[in-house]
Amino acid sequence: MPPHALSQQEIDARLADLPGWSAEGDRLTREYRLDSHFAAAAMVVHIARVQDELDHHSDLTLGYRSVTLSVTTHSAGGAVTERDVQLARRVQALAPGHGAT
Ligand SMILES: C[C@H](O)[C@H](O)[C@H]1CNC2=NC(N)=NC(=O)C2=N1
Repeated sequence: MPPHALSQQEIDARLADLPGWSAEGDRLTREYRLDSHFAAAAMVVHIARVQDELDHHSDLTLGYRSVTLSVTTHSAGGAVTERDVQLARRVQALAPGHGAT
């Protein structure tokens, strides 16, 4: 059964524990800043591994010294679900190890 779309109230409650993340339309997004391009690239690889583990994948953009994620759940017709929140939490947890802010 596909995950269900979260209500705006449910999304807001989850974002309270995800500083820097925001809901934009049917997506959760966040930009992280890093000290170097290489550090940003390493974080992208780490996120890619987590995404394969979760079988849930963001649009993941490597910048000069930034990493940007935008995630929605396609199987819910393009809506924010618990799967997006779970990915955001995992990324939030690994970010400090990369010096990402
Ligand atoms: C078959 C596989 O479970 C699906 O294609 C997964 C893979 N990654 C995914 N990622 C995202 N963001 N949404 C999905 O619905 C999704 N579905």
